Amino acid sequence: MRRASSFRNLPMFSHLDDTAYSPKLDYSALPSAVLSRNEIRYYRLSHPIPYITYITGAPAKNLMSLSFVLLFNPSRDMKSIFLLGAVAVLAGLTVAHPIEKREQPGVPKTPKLDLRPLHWGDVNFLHTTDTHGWLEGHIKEENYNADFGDFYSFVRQMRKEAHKRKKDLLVVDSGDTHDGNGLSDATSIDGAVTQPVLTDIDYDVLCIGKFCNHELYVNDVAQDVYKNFAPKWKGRYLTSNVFIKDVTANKTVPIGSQYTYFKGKFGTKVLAFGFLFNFQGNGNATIVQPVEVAVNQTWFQQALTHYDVDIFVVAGHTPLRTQEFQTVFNAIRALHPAKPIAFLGGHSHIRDFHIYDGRAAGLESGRFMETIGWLSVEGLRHERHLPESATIGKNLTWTRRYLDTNRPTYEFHTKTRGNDRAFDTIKGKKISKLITSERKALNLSYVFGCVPHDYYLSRVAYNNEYSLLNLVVSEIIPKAVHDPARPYPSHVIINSGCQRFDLYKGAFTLDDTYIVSPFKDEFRFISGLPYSVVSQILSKLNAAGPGNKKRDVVESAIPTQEYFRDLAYHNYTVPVVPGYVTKDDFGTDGDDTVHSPIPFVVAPTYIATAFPPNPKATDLYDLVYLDFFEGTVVNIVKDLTGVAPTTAFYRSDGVDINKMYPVYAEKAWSKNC
Ligand SMILES: Nc1ccn([C@@H]2O[C@H](COP(=O)(O)O)[C@@H](O)[C@H]2O)c(=O)n1
Repeated sequence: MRRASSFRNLPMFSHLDDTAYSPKLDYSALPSAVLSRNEIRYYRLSHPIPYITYITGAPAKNLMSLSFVLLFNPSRDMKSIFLLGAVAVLAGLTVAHPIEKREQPGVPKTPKLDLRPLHWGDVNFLHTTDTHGWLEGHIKEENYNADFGDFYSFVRQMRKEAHKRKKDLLVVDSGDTHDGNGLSDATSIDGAVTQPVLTDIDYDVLCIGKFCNHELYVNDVAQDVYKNFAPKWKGRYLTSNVFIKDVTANKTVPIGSQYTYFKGKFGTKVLAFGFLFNFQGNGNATIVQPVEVAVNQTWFQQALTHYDVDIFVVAGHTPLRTQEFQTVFNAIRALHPAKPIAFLGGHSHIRDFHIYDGRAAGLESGRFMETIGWLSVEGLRHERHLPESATIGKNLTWTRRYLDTNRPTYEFHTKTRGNDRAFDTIKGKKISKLITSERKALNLSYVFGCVPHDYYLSRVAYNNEYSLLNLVVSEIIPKAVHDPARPYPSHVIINSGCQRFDLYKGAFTLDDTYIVSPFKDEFRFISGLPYSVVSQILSKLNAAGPGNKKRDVVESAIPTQEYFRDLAYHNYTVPVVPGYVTKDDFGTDGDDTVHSPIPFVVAPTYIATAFPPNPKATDLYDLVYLDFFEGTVVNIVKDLTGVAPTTAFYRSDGVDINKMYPVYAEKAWSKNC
């Protein structure tokens, strides 16, 4: 009795009625679990009935709790039985089924998708590349809004599916994991938050490809990868052609491992390499050995013949249609005319699939955590005991698919559709929570101002009012970078590649500064050059093309995603969201979700602020440019004037290509979004 009366005033009790268990209740009235703790508390108080329904879940479990109370309530008094039962249901099940965490708070809802199951082969690959720090997912876009916690759960569920099917599943990353998002770049050393999260994913193979490219720009970061990141992978972090000067040991060593040999869960014997394209923009503490040199090294030739292999896996921060991958393919084929080879490439930020021959194919999986690549190959299992010579000329069956990174896609392919509880894993949810708290700690949602309308990086021509590059040179640089205290006007040149993403209408956050302009390239200048010289620099830089040493020349020679987008043609029977429209060696059915194409307009490699009207040849200007391509500018000026110019920092206050955005936003954009 005493116990019963002490429960009498429970505030929730008065809301417990039949409707709480009604199957007709509108679950969509519940906020999908993107709530902060305070919001959940508020929701509990203001919407108790649907909340109770939501948390209690299956009525069968409620009945079990009530039976428990009936059995063990010593008083057998009906009122107290009812009270105890109600409290047991609420207390027990609230704890057991808290509101699920899904994606990051506030992401737009993914529209209904019309998907087809994946085709599983004997060996299957899940592939990420060029994630550039987007572990939070695309907070402002509906197609790509899953976060890395969701990806973690997806990988776990796919591994379960592989186990059920008794098929090998390999998870591979092709590098470039920061420079592109606040979560990875707002820390004192790039990747301090995001690199440890990556190690939660049980990748089978990672390569130093383009990820390394970004590491290699800065010696400190390369050292961090060598000392801290590579060792975590216990031999699976592959750097077949990338070395570092180890100062402690006083010798040059591979940053990671040059290859790895292992057996898949269902017996597939794998020999894997990881090649970076012939990158030349690295710092002086690292060495990138040209791929054509690497494949002739004794270790590589010996590895090819030493191991009993079912499939070669060549991960690479290298686009599929490059000379570098062709070189690796030729080197393997010289010794193995028929062994299966899977290439997992990256760097050019496109979705692509390429057939090298009937027994070798490759996949590239986009950029910025927009795409999870799927590659499967069938026909190897029954060949395992055959000599290689018996398989010559027998084509393997490959399939490929480019998955958009959202939960409905993940749930569809793991057969947990609409069932968050079945899909989520404890660790996945922990990662999502960590991402939320790290974003908070870094203050990434801090709003600098309100963007009046969308500005596009490549959807419109450079001179269009909706062009981001136009905004940068006509508005942001003049207002946030130009120094009015200088005796000369400025002519500022930047490489268009330093801008990386569209700028969306609405709140412009600290995170967006890194998303749109992640690099910390600084403004340098040559003081007081005549207009006759300064006016020639932009065209000379553009004539030199993208060969600013930091960008591989090969990239410009291969078809880009945008080229594929232009070619692709779809008849849409349902409304579709704009996005990737991929055409690859298998045709146009690779995109898991059908999108409408996004136009793409090529911008010049270098762009500049305008000169004032009617300039005279003798007018003096400060020639301002980014340190990223200083060497090229200095050479051009030297050619034009016959003198090696003196250069210096233009901004003494640290305003760089990233920080110019907050400065401009504070000046030009309204605070009220
Ligand atoms: N400090 C830097 C580094 C790179 N860029 C630009 O990015 C391009 C490379 O991008 P990836 O995604 O291919 O690594 C490079 O060509 C530059 O355009 C930069 O501006 N500043």
